[in-house]
Amino acid sequence: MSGHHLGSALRLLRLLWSAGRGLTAAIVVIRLVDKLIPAATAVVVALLVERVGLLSNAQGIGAALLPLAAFGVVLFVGHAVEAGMEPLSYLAQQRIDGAHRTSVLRLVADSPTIDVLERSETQRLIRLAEADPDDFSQRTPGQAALAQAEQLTNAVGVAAACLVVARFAWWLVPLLLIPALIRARLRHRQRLEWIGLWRSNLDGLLRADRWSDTLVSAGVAKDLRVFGLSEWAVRRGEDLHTARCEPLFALWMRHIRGQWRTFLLATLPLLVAFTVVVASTVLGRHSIAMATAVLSAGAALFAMLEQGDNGVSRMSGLEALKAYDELHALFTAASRPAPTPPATRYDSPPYLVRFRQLSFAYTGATRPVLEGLDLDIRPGELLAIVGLNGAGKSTLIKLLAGLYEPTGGQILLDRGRAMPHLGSDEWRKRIAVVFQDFVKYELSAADNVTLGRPGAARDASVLRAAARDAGLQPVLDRLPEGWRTPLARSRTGGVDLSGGQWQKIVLTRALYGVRTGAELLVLDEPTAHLDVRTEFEVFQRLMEQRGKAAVVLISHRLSTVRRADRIVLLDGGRITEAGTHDELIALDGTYARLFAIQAERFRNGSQEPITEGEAR
Ligand SMILES: Nc1ncnc2c1ncn2[C@@H]1O[C@H](COP(=O)(O)OP(=O)(O)OP(=O)(O)O)[C@@H](O)[C@H]1O
Repeated sequence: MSGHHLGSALRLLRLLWSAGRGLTAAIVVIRLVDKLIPAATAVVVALLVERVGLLSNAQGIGAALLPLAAFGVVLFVGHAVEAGMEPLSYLAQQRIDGAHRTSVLRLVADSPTIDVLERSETQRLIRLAEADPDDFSQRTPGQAALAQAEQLTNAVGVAAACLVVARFAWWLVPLLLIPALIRARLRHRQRLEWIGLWRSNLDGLLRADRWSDTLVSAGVAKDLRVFGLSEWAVRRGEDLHTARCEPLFALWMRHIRGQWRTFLLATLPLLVAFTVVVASTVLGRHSIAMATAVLSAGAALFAMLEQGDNGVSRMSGLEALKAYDELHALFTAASRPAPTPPATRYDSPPYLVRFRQLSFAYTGATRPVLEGLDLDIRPGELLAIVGLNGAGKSTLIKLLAGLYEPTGGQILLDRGRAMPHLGSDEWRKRIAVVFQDFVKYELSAADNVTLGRPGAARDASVLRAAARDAGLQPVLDRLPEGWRTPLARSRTGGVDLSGGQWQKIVLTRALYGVRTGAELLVLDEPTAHLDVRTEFEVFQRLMEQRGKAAVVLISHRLSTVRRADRIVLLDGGRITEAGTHDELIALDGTYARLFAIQAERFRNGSQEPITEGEAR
């Protein structure tokens, strides 16, 4: 066994050990006994045959009672270990796989930033590490650990069967063992080939599955019908499915045609061995008892070396563990906190957050989104950030929430005082964020709001106040179970909300955060789905109820942002204009042009977004 194989075997055995010492010991003992049963059966059957051969009429059956009883004990023990094997193995596998899956989840969830998570390599490793038990080609680490134990105990069983055979003639051992090993190897290779082909086809498989899911999803049902795409979509799903299955079927047929090799490897040596044993017994060189023992031990040897799925289980389970190791290395490298900037004294007005010469580029992107951006967020102010589509407004918010590390420059907190790392739990408790693509949790209305403050005790009066401020009360009044109503039709008693109603839920979530201590409220397009009147009311209440919290607001509706204390224009990766609405209009720059175009469009009832060409 090479060092690599030995290391892998030890790792899997350690994993089994982690399922519990008592459980591991029980599994190993049970499997050992199970593997010794064929050799034991061969021996007791031989004893029985021998005793029966010596019996005369006068002795009666009484003389055969002892070997009969021994045979009965072996049968009973065989049956008992078989009954215990499955539940104990299942328990160990569940413990190992449960702990493994929790580690994968924790690794991914604990990562403060999301850039590593967005890489396709990370997603591939997560899929491998999760070892989906429904995927034909994947085995879990628990399955691999049990397969390792099986292989180990198997070796003991094979050795015992060899000992019985060697009692007849030593050369029968290699005669049976070598072809049995070659046959096992061949079968293992065929399995790997099959799995390799399945995996190389994984993209097709995923595409076919996604296609089937899409076809039956409620969201796509509208388009399929309206555009008359149903027949085309079904046929495409069918084609993908056929394309995926055909190569697998061809390989299967090739393996079936090659079966003669494994058949000969199993039958020829056994036939030779059996002929020799029978001939030698007929010639009186050995007893019938000995012949019986050798014949049954020889057949058991072949059965034990047919490893079944063990080899694949070990290989695939180890892949899952290796993927976990690689993920661990990726996330550990990414979560190393950037050095805290030294405390600095500034003569500028107080700030809560300062972006200093901030630059950021997404991994793999050729151009930075932000480049040398300077901006302060002052305590208690209402700061509006405006800019064209793709200017980088949401990116700036994600950096503020610590979801990405800046690629250049600094983000200073609290006037440069040493602060917890941006993105740490401590920082996240101080901000409440509503993202443009917020998550609609399939939970109750109350849970959807209080998720804004995980871990904090739920306060009904704060919940009510936040709902009032966000204008949620009319929505709640129409929910069958009020706050307790699940917000998903797929759940019993659940309802679907409209885009605008969801936006109010999420606004309530943010305001709940502010009422329970957040000092900075960040709203990325919070009112895009609301009609103009509701937007005005929500905004008004937001301004009145935000208390001492600073608000950063991103909105394309310049009529909404005009009431902000300060408006900044993000263009070309940096802030190009800053001031109050009146100051920016007086400046007569890009903001003034955007505002004029939007006012004109509003008068004409148009919702068209403003393009870069129009703004220049
Ligand atoms: N996760 C990501 N990976 C790579 N590029 C991204 C990612 N998210 C955004 N981008 C790119 O970064 C640029 C800025 O996007 P961002 O969403 O920050 O703009 P925005 O100003 O918020 O736009 P909008 O007004 O349309 O919401 C865009 O070119 C976008 O394609």
